[in-house]
Amino acid sequence: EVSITKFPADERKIIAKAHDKYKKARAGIINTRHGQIHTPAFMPVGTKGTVKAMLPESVQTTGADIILGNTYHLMLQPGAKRVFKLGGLHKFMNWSKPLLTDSGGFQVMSLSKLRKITEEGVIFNSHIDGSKFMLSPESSTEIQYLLGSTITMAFDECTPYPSTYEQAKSSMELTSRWAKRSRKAFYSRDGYGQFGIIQGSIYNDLRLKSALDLIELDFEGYAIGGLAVGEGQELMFKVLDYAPDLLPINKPRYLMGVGKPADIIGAVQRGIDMFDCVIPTRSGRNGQAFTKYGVVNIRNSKYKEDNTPLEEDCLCPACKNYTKAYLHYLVKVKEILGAMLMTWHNLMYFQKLMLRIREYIAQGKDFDFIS
Ligand SMILES: CNc1nc2cc3nc(NC)[nH]c3cc2c(=O)[nH]1
Ligand SMILES: [Zn+2]
Repeated sequence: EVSITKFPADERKIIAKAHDKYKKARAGIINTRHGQIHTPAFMPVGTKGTVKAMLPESVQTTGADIILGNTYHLMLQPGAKRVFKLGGLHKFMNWSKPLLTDSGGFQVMSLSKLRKITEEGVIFNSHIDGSKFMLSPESSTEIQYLLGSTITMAFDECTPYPSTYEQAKSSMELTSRWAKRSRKAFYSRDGYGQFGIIQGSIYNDLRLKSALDLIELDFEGYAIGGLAVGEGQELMFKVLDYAPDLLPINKPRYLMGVGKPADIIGAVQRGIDMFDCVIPTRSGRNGQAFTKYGVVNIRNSKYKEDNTPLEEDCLCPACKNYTKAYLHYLVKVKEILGAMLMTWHNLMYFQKLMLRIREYIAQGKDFDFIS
């Protein structure tokens, strides 16, 4: 068990009874001010203060212990100060469990128009109305404080893929300078934590330097950034074959933006504890359901008279009360209930996957099952 507090090193009781082939897989519990996080954990993405098409209490029934909020979107609308005045993001969105907020950098680069990266931070124009904003280690950390985030992410630069060694080196060094400023700006409170994000692209010496720079700052946890950016699973696993081992064994390790079930299984086997990905929610809204039989594209006409559930033993509302024919119809006619039921099922599927992984690790069993 690790607590997101200033935990002394001796609190390292990670349940690591993993199968010897997966000696790096570990199951544990992160204790926070807003409750426990059972790891390996999957965090549904709640970009704009809502997990799209889901009520927070429905997200809770899927078994999620923690959800992710995006700083970039929330700072533009409704604004961090307004959320703070209204009691913080937990109250605003009626989610009382842990919240992890990202630090905004990644989304600025992918969403905003016109942006300028300086040593100070990133200056950008809102993709909504073009107004000018600046995100820096200090402002990002303050915004996340105003949102009331349980786990705050350091402000980093996600090194694009591919990058030359020189490009990756200077980008990683910027991230290290920004991590130091982020750590200094963090208001440390018991039960809250801040995670550093290591970069270094696919270069192991840069990954090591990034880890050493960030370990010095004694973060409560560490994320591996700069992956799931187009490098492909093989190259991602090649980095994950060594990068998690550079990080403190008694602190949570979070792989940002990952991923499909097979990616999650492979990353857990390499020592990763936390994940976030839009796949279950976004693909659910697009009519893709994850099932033990593989991905079902419910819009396919072969389902239009299929009177069976997505999964006969799934306890989600979509499977308990409806058929593939009904889901096919709802998604075809773009009924809101279609997005709701498909999302609910996918989130339940991902949480069931994590539960099975945690159980297999705790029993020291092999969990190479194809999800
Ligand atoms: C907030 N900082 C930050 N976010 C990220 C989000 C990501 N999401 C993906 N794939 C969907 N890769 C990512 C990398 C980073 C990264 O390196 N840094
Ligand atoms: Zn289901």
